[in-house]
Amino acid sequence: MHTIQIETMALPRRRPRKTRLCWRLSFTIMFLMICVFHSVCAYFTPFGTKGLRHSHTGLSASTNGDGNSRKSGSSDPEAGKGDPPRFKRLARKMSSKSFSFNQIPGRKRAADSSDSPDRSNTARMRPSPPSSSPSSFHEPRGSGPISEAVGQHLTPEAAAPPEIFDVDARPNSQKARKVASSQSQGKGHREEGLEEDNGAGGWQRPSRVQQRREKRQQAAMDEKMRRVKIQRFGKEGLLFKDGLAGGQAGGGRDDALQCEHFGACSGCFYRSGLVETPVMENARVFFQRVARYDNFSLGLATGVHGWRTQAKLAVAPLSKWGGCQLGLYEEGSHRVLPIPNCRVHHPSINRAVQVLTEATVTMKTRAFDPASLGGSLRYVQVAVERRTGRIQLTLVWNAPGKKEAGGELSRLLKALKAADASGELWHSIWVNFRTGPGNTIFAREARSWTKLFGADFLTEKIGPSQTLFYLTPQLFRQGNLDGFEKLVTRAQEFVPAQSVVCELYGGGGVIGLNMLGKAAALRFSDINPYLGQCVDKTLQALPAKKREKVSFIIATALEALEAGHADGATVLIVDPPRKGLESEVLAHLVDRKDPYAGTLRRIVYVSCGFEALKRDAVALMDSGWRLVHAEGFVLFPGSDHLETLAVFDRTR
Ligand SMILES: C[S@@+](CC[C@H](N)C(=O)[O-])C[C@H]1O[C@@H](n2cnc3c(N)ncnc32)[C@H](O)[C@@H]1O
Repeated sequence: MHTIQIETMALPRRRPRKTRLCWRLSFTIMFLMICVFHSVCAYFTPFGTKGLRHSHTGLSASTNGDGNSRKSGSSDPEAGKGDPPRFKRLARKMSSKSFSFNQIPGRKRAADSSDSPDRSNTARMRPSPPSSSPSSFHEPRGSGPISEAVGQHLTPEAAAPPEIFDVDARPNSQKARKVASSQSQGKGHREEGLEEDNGAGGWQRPSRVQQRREKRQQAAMDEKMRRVKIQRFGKEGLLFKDGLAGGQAGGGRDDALQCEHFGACSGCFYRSGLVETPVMENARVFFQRVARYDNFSLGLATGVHGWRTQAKLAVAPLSKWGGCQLGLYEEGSHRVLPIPNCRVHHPSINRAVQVLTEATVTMKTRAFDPASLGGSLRYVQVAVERRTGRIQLTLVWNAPGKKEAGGELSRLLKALKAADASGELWHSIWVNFRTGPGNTIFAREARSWTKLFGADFLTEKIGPSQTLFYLTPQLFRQGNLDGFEKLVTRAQEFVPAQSVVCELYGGGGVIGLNMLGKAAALRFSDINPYLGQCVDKTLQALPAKKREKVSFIIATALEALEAGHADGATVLIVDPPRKGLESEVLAHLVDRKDPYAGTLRRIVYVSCGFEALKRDAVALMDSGWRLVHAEGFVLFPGSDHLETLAVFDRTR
């Protein structure tokens, strides 16, 4: 009876068999369509999360990586190059349901979102954030892969920083290392926290067929990215490219600046007529009419492209979820304009900036915010070692010290190292801890400098004598070293043989030490306290015969003068900062009977600030010094800047 009743009651609710089949069929078709749509989107999104993971730097965006690439591991040859296996495995582990990660309060959501392959796909499929976000983060002109990736594909959940990614900060880091090493021997995958990857509760080694398929998919993806990059940036990647607007306007002339950033970037003002800028015209008029020197000439010291071997760059947020963009302030504003294809930069600088930018995106490094004084990365200094093309990188970090900088800094460092597995890019990486408001780039205290990795000194052979100089990032370094060498070579001609030379504002001795072939003795000085160890190394590398001629002190120019450094000297070399000679120093020089500067017969004045040179030259010429040589060196083509060599002889 019961059975009959139930059947009778159920019968009216049951739909006809045909309808049920229809429903099932429609559901299956819909499901298949969704799957196809997902894979098509994932495939045709070149700079999506997968794109970032497998960009040529080999960085891995662990929180957003999809299941396939996790399983395939080293299927991407480039990524394999960039990511040391342990780094990659730990990245995966941190993005998985690892014990420590989920126990961090407030991080569960982020952990969850990266746990599930479905979710990471959802992240990729989400619409772009509201248009206010990218514009307020100032989308770069000719925006590259990174801006697109951040602007369109990362969601707040997906981009939330995995706070304890820092391996060394992890309580179970030793265990992680053990697991990593056992995995490298082909065992212990299960311990790695990859269980959730197959969605079935237990990790299984992918079959060979599967592995091969994933490898093929990855290769296809890489090839697609390569083609898109070439299409956008030319074969040289983000570096030099031809046929730009700048080049057309410059009429293809060798002495015309051909840079796509020209106009927006505040770095260069002149595209052509690079030796006819207002300061240069001013110099011509001054030397001819005021100084009565008819032989003044000026010219480009080097070619107009690729000469800059040191750059300091500003940092701005790329998105509110982390990542930084590096560049110069846009013309007339304080907005940072990325200049990835800057033509005056040495190619290594552009490469380093690209790698660093990508690393900040991957590791969600926050840019410093001057309004709230929050964030981390404030400025960046990039110096090239010309011989090797490697970079001495300095990160100016908004924290009192390494401890306070915490995991965010070590994560970035790891990513930078991972991106340069071959060791061809980084010479060394330094950090300068600088807190508080203000535009000063570096904190000066000794404790604010830390070398994170690499060699202590960058070495450069500079000048006609090819003296080997040892340089650390705290030192002043000429932006255009090739051009400056020309100036030094010329200056050497004005040092008479066997003269006793005093050099003030001498830096590491770039000018003075190049005079040792002619000079009987050299005393040089500079205010920078960091010079001690560099000058020591430089002097040690000199032949003993030359080394014996040299003495160096750390002192202001005035202190050095008053300590008797110019006593008995006949030649004085000065290369002051832009503001020129201090009035007290000048006062010693203009006094014929000065006890400290009375023996001087010649001043070799190297100037990087023409207005100050005019002032000092007038004061010197008014007091018995005669201008015997003046020559302009355009060291920064495109800017209204002149480096001048002026030689004065005492007449009375
Ligand atoms: C334009 S750089 C020239 C450095 C050097 N000639 C070179 O090419 O490397 C000016 C130098 O003056 C130093 N300086 C600045 N103010 C100074 C002062 N009051 N007394 C002595 N040196 C000073 C700086 O440390 C810097 O090294």
